[in-house]
Amino acid sequence: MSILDVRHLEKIYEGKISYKALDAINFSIEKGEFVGIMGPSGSGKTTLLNLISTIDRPTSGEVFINGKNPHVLNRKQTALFRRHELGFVFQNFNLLDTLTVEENIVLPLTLDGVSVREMDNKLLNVTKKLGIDQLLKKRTYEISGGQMQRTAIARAIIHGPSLILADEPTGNLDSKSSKDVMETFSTINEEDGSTVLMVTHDAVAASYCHRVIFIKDGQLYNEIYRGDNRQAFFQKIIDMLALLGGDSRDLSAVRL
Ligand SMILES: Nc1ncnc2c1ncn2[C@@H]1O[C@H](COP(=O)(O)OP(=O)(O)OP(=O)(O)O)[C@@H](O)[C@H]1O
Repeated sequence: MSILDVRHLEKIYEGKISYKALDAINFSIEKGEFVGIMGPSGSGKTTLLNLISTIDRPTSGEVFINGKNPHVLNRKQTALFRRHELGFVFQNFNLLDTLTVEENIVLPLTLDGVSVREMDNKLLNVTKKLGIDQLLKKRTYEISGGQMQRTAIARAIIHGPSLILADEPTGNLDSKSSKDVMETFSTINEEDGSTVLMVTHDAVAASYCHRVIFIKDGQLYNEIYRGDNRQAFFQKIIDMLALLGGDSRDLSAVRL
């Protein structure tokens, strides 16, 4: 079953000079898949993520998440759709530093008026799995970057969304924390069957995915599958990035 269907998606940024950032993008993500999106700077990755996450609207084409097209909804319905169907993980964590780790994680449930008992159960379950159950009373400035990102992942999954969208989740982390965070994504993917779509420049992070889709100049360029060997997959990703070209930043994050 497809969790995400992207059909003939096109985005033109209108201005003095119009710019076609995405052109006829088609792909699907099955339930339980862990998929990476890579491509040179300016290739359209953020634009694609913004259209899928309903932050922006396509010029034409359709997005279906769990069989529903969020772009036909009104503002209020869209906000609810986002809150129920999607989980977000950002490069800069987007945690509220006035709240504790626990309060940050349960925020999506608080907004939905979930009972305290159910909230506590879910909180315990998620934070144990992610190895952050000892940090619940801490403020976000008292924990490390990797712990902050694991807190953000806990917040993204606590309400059981259909799709988790991650935008450069290792972009602000050192290699050890990046590894922890990618192992966390693997855990929630393997143990809970969470479906994850992640945009990244980091070839090591991408090597944790089942499949990496490459885009170039707003078009799908290629996709490769991992198979059993992550090291060999990492090498294939590097080779593909070299073939794609782009700026040095795309290869600067290479560290295994
Ligand atoms: N609001 C906008 N108005 C006009 N052009 C835009 C806008 N946002 C993005 N673009 C252009 O669309 C293209 C794709 O941008 P996008 O941010 O999606 O690329 P990206 O692959 O995410 O890049 P990066 O890896 O550097 O973040 C770029 O050429 C960019 O300049």
